[in-house]
Amino acid sequence: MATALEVSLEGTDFLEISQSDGTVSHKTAAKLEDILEVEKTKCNIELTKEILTIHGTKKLCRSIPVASILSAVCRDKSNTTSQLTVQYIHKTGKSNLKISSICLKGDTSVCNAWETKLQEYIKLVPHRPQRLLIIVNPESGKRKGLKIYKSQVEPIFKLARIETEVVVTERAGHAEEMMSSRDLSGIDGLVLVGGDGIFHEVANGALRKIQKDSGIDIDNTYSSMKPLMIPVGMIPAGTGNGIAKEFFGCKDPEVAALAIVLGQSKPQSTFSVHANGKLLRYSIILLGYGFGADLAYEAEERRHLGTARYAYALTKLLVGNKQRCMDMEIEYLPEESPLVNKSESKDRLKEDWKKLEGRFSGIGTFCIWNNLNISDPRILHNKDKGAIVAVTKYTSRIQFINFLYRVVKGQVIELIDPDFSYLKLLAVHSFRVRLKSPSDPETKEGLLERLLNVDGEIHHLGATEFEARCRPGLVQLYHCIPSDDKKGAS
Ligand SMILES: Nc1ncnc2c1ncn2[C@@H]1O[C@H](COP(=O)(O)OP(=O)(O)OP(=O)(O)O)[C@@H](O)[C@H]1O
Repeated sequence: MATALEVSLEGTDFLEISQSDGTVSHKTAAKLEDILEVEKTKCNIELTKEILTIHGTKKLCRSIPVASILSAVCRDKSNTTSQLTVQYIHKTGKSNLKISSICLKGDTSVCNAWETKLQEYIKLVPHRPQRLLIIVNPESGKRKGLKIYKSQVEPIFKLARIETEVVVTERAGHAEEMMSSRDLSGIDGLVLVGGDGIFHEVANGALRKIQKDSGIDIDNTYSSMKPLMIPVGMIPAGTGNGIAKEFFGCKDPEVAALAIVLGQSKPQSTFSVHANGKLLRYSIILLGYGFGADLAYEAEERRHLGTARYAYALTKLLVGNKQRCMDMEIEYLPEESPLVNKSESKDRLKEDWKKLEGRFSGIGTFCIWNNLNISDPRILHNKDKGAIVAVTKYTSRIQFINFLYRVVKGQVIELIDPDFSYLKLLAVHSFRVRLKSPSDPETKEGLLERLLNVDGEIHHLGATEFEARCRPGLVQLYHCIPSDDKKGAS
């Protein structure tokens, strides 16, 4: 039976190394120490604000970072003894997060005190969300968004004692409208249950509101824009789920929920897309002009086919039609150029812009990388600060299908491979596209020349030229902790 020791909070010396001058200083930290039973073996248990340590037999010994503890709850309470169950999150394999638990048995008063202290320390973990706004798209993917949230996500947030406000969208555009007026103060993070489309809507609504509130001229490509200050987490319930795959390494809603509880986030490159002197959209996933827009247009025309519409559109474009090419002028500011800011003049920047001219079948950006595994790391120095633009010249259908297949499968694309000589990849901050001889807007060709695929949705440019400017870190997303994390529970 566990001893009914008084909970002892004692001052303990810890070594702390000062970052600035390298000198070693001492700091006193509170440590809770007790003897409790783990699997019928008495163990010495210690708790600091950072770590829960169990000293016992080799099998029972472990250190659990407080940051990874999901919950600490006293159960089976009697007058004398109880069981404190500590559930913690840990990594298994490359990207999976799992819940494990450990039961500590002891005197009821001792267990109660440990529960209180653990909950207190969990609340002190930096970045861990305490209040989340959840937006569910009930229509995404197989229309299981709400069910996924209720059965797989909500229980995890409840265990983590996260306060939630849930909004279920009622129609397309609802999430964007709501975010364009919603005050986000007091909210630690946004959680979206659905696919890439709902993410695109929320980001557009929220980013426009932030710029408006700060008096920023969003239509001016030279304006510095303000970032969304709280992270966004994507619970995969859509069709493609590109964002969830990129940030959690999988499409598992539970893994996504656990990663959100841990609270780690990283910035994501975002483009502001301008046409006709106006901000058209913010693009967070991809942009497609030419082939990419044709694909989205053909798919949209067959929305009733559900997810099969993309396969239909691709087949129609690759088999049925002659590959469409356009005479384009492309100007771009390479990723290694100094970032543009307000104080720089347009003339000074002109020197850094580079130009490409020719007949191209399309131009597209890749901000989300999980589908593109480019072997040459020099292509983009810093994933968080720029994006890749792919320009495609006319090529044979077989070669083009080979390229698309590799992108979809995330296979390596060797730029020196002669098979990809028709493809030019540029790491950019900004780019401009202009059609040299536009077709009559009343013809189908003319219509397609005025369309842009922004994050999978089709948008009318109202022109045959546009500019896209990369905005590093405008949004940040919850993601899984890196796999080499040394602090994981051992
Ligand atoms: N309640 C609703 N009813 C109908 N449409 C909605 C509703 N809420 C959102 N939408 C629209 O559904 C579109 C698609 O949503 P979402 O991206 O979440 O799912 P998906 O298309 O299945 O997934 P993915 O984009 O990952 O392929 C969004 O563009 C959004 O405008």
